[in-house]
Amino acid sequence: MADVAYIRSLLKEHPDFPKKGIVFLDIFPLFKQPRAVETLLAHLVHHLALSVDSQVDVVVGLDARGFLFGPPLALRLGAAFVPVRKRGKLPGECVRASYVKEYGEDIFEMQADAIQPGQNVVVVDDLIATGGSASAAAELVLKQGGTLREFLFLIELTFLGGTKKLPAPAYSMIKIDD
Ligand SMILES: O=P(O)(O)OC[C@H]1O[C@H](OP(=O)(O)OP(=O)(O)O)[C@H](O)[C@@H]1O
Ligand SMILES: Nc1ncnc2[nH]cnc12
Repeated sequence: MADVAYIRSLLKEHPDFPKKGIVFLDIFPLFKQPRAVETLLAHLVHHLALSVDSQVDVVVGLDARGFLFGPPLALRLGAAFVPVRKRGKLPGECVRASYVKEYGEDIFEMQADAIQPGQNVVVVDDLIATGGSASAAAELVLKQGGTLREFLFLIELTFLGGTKKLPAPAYSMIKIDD
């Protein structure tokens, strides 16, 4: 598809960042081109219209790059946006989950009243690698009684098998196979 090829052409690879052996895919070049951001948001909204048959109530975005896509996507869907943040950044009572990702480990938190039981939730992030981050976010949504409808990623590193760990269907606009 032309829009997928266009977005893919803007990604930049950085070998050995942030650690030796990791090939880091930088999404920030996309944001220099408003047309690229518009294209990917339209793509995700179109996909959701086909894949989720009910109103999305909440878009959950993961700290930090998921915050670039989550709020504009939520706005287009008429949904709430809820952040998952790395530990110690959110005030008030929080639920938390620890996780391991491609180049480290951390703890995710979500405010304890962020999601109401039964709400339809979509989780969005820029990239899925091992799936550790997205699985931890899922744990937080489920702890609050949310119904996980789908995970959305701009990029999936398929060779790391991250989507197999997830408790709901996943859609990735761009799949990187090696
Ligand atoms: O599938 P995984 O192996 O868990 O890796 C994917 C996660 O890693 C990156 O975030 P990072 O923690 O580097 O944070 P950032 O968005 O603050 O740069 C990326 O944005 C995903 O959230
Ligand atoms: N290879 C990678 N590039 C960019 N972000 C990442 N997050 C986890 N792995 C990544």
